[in-house]
Amino acid sequence: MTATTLFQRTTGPLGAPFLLLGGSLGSNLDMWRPQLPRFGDRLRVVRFDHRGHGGSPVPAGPYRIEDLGRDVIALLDRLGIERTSYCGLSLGGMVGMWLAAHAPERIDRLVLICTAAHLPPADGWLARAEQVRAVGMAPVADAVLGRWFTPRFRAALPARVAPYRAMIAACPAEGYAGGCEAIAAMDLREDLHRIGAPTLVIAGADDPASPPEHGERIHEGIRDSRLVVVPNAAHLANVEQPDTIAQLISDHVTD
Ligand SMILES: O=C(O)CC1=CCC(=O)O1
Repeated sequence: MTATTLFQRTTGPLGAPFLLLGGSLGSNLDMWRPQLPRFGDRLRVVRFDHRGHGGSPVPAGPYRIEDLGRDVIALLDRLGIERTSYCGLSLGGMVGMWLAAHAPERIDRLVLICTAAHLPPADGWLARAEQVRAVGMAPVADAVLGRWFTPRFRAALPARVAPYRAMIAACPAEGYAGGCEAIAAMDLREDLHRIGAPTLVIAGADDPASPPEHGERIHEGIRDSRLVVVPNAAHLANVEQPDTIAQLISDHVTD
């Protein structure tokens, strides 16, 4: 299958180590805004939108994790990046595991946040894909927000949450559905032992979408890995705990 030309934004000083950031299902590259000022000038950051998300083209689904991974390899080729560290959250983390297992020469250090190597039941993902194709994104936005943020965060900081609701509602339904189908078909468990990149696995203690047990399984499967469970964080742990997550990423990739 032909790779999709991904939308990206690159920031940070020329010559600093590269870090690619891949986001969650239903997000766009603005989900990483809380991290950018916190990285300071230590990293040259490339944020990208998965196919079907944000500013990237929206090919018809279903997608596979491999398709999303090959899109990222094409992006690296286009930007002239031979080797980079990679950090992905949720769907972005699934792509990161695929990349580190199948294109190890391109990946230096790996950070996997609130993600899973296998996330059944497939039927649930396929039903969600069917639902958004039928009714669009707006009706599912509140349910997604309920997994992205803890009730306490949503109640205390509605102005911080509102842009994320808009982000979900703006995601193309076909792109979201294709992403659901990629997760339904995904099983990266046998890939974990092939990953040699030093890996930091981060789980949100209160993540209902990919609870910490999934992070533990990834940590058990990747030989050179470390697991950190971040308290008071649901699925978008980087938004709810921006300082902690930025520090963990930055320390791991610049160590
Ligand atoms: O269920 C959700 O909306 C959260 C999620 C699971 C995988 C992903 O990328 O986001």
